[in-house]
Amino acid sequence: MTPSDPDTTQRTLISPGPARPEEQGACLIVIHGAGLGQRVDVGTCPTRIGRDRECGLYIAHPSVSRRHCEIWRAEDRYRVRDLGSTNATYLNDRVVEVADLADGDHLTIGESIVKFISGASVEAGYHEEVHQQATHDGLTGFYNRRQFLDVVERELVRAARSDAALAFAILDIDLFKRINDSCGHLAGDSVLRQVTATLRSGMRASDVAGRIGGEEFGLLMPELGAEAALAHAQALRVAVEQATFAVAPVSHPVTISIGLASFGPSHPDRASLMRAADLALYRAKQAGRNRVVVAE
Ligand SMILES: Nc1nc2c(ncn2[C@@H]2O[C@H](COP(=O)(O)OP(=O)(O)OP(=O)(O)O)[C@@H](O)[C@H]2O)c(=O)[nH]1
Repeated sequence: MTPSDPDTTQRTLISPGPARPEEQGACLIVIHGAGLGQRVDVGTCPTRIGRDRECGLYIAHPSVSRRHCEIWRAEDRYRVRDLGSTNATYLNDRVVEVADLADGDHLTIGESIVKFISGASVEAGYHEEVHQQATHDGLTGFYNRRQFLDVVERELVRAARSDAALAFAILDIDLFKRINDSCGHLAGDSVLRQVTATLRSGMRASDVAGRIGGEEFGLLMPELGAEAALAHAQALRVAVEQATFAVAPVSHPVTISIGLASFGPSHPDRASLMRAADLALYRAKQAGRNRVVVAE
């Protein structure tokens, strides 16, 4: 028995648990097969499940039709409708065209199984936590690399379809090794948190950020043309330059370098866009750091 172990078991008052209002909605979670762990919320707007990247729940597997089925909220219940899929939609092992959904139902979509969980379920909170941990970086709260790359891929498809502008940047903390070496790794971690908090407060609601390396971050800027993206990146760089970062026992000046590239004919896919931003970042470092360089 450890010193903190009580001699007797403490009584627990069983309560109904945290109040979860009905309006909290429902979610779908892939619990088996391709797309495992993916989670999406469902609302009155139909959530489509399919192999098309624009589906709300995108499952990249040949057994899943491009537009396989959809789930939506109709007044006080949730419903599923098959969209003429090749392999049919199964609700708890029964083929369905249209059907009501109940908390805990299983939908078989090709070789994947998707669980429907109503917002009132305690299990939804558990899955939310697991999903958060699987998709976000614990230190900074940004998307982790895998999730970020996935979001970038989807946003590129969306931008290409709607012919919208989109910019991509890689941001890297300058001479970060020095901070670690002089102040210790924990202080380095604290700087990482403070820098990302500064970036977050300067980001637009539609910007998407991910931690793609140790002290390197990706930033996707939907709807921003080259000029606006440059101004935005400069503003983020200046915000970090002007912020004060507490790194015991002294406060350290911290700067970032940014490589920026625009989605378009010169950089038509994720790989070329990231390569261009990375090369521009390298040039920013070579040119003396604390600057934004735009890819050719
Ligand atoms: N504290 C801390 N350090 C990290 C983490 N991830 C990576 N690092 C450190 O980040 C440092 C990156 O160093 P370098 O790649 O040499 O780059 P730099 O010192 O920032 O120099 P430039 O990029 O050229 O400006 C290394 O010392 C890594 O150990 C982390 O999660 N926490």
